[in-house]
Amino acid sequence: MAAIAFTPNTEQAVALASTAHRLLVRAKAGTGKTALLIEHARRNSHLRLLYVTFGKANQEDAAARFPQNVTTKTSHGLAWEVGGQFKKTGKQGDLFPSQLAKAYNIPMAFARHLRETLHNFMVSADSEILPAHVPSMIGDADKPKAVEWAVLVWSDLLRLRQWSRGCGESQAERAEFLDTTPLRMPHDGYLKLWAMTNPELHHRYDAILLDEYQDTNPVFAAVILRQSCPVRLAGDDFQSIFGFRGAYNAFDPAQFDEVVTISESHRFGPAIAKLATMLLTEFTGEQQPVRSSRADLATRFEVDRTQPYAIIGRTNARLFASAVALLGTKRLHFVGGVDEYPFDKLVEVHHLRANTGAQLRDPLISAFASFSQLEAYAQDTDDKEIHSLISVAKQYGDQIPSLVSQIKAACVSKIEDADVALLTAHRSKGLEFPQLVLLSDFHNLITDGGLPLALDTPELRQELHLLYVALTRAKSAIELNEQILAIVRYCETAGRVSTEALAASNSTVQGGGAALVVAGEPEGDFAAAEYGVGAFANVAELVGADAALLFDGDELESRIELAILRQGLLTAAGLADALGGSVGEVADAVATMVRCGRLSAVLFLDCEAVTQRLVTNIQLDAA
Ligand SMILES: Nc1ncnc2c1ncn2[C@@H]1O[C@H](COP(=O)(O)OP(=O)(O)OP(=O)(O)O)[C@@H](O)[C@H]1O
Repeated sequence: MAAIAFTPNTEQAVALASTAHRLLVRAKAGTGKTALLIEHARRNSHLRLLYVTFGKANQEDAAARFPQNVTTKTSHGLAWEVGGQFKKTGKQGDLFPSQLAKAYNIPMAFARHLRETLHNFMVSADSEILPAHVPSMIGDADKPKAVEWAVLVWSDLLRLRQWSRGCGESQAERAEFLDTTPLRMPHDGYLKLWAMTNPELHHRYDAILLDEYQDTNPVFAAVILRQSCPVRLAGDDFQSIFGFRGAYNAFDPAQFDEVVTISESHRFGPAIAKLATMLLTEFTGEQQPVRSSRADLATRFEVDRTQPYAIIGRTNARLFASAVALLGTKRLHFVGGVDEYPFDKLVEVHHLRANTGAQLRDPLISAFASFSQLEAYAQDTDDKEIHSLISVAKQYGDQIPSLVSQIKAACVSKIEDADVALLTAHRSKGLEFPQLVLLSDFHNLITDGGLPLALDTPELRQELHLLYVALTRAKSAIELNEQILAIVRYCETAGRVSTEALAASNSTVQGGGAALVVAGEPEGDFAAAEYGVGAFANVAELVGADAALLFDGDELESRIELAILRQGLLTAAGLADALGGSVGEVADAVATMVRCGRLSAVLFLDCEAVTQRLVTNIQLDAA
């Protein structure tokens, strides 16, 4: 990738000039944290630098952008020297409660607590398993017993290494253990083990650059702070989204010699900056606004689908539905690689449900003898991923294996070659896209009663962060989702945002007079009282758009596309029910969309009303 022309602004110049041994750069989205670290590396080309970031996609992106003197890694990549030892014996992978239940013949509920205890230990900076790692669901009196169990499992996990044997264990015993155990060393397990070797990165690198510091867990934070070489950290407290992995910003500003704040985003124009500020102010009381350096950049609230664009969803299930809807019309790219998305698992869930007798390979799914057992497990554990796989399996039924194959076939390996990039909000961190569609499967932060939720749990705060991260990935065009539109509507009625200020922020239309449109497409009836034309007109007003453009010519087609994307509706009757209008009218529109390449015909194979129309047309064409 070509080097970025980088002219630091005043705040960035302060960070670049800092000679602090430990520097913390706190900055909002798009303010140039990564660009700053790249520039620092460029200016110090004589130094061997280590750049650590969160997630493989970010690391790969960085590898192409940083100069030669920089080694780019994720924390798990650094720990792979240990993780690889488990891989060699085929024993590296996810560790599910079902595996613990099977390995130790213990009830699933206890296996779940045991897994959580181990997880809490692995991500902590502690060197032994303690009662504090046991979840609060287990009473204090029982915690020592739970610790004993976790110690036993941890020692068995260590035996999974190629060369490691348990105390007094013979070669034959070890071989039998490896053959029969369902245990796997999870990613956080080998990271922990690596951290326990006290890695001395300062011997290999002259300085360390750590991006996305807000997603660092205590175990890795301790590794970084132990190094004697200079360290530069950059991040955004509001982009902490990996709390479920135990990564709740483990750094304290007091541990740093200098803290620099950067406030101006270069990624997007003032309208997105205002929306991002609104999210943070309303739900966290944050005082510092997100500012944009791009006063000239007017945001388009409509995506031009003839040009490449990205789709960010909260859940894999909705991304699957989106990909299905695009089959036959677009080249797709799943950011991070399609195999990183649980589509093979979905096929296995389908086989289990349909009882096809297919050999199941997934370590979790294959542990269940029947679909009802899997459903009971999802219920017991409240495992959201399994819940969503189950619901997608039910919705798409026998079509699943074929749809997954078609999605894979429609995928291109390079994002540059794709028409549409699909990714989850979690994977979107650190990335940016000229055009972006946000799916409406994020957590609703406005209640049914129209009031904002109190974000009084870490999990709910992470949901806000996810929305903020997703929103701030857009550069010039974005289609907002229902969740953000609901917040805008609330803020406007509560008088929290100044209509004039927001409208003014987007009024600097670029040369050529680009249209400013709030897409604002709701699910269901566009004119339904639930949303109301008035409310949308206000949203449009807020960002200086022309509300009339919301109701343009191909309104029904847009609504159909959206209902397919968001609700997975694949019959004319289902669509007519959700959108209003007759089945015939909707089937006509769908057939037109198929014929002009906007939708794939395979989606509607089960819908007689649509196929009839298509067949009639094919016959007429042939005649
Ligand atoms: N001083 C600058 N002048 C012009 N463009 C800049 C400047 N600093 C950063 N940029 C550009 O702004 C965009 C955002 O930068 P970058 O990705 O480094 O931000 P970030 O703070 O790491 O974002 P996030 O935390 O949201 O992922 C990039 O396209 C980058 O090239």
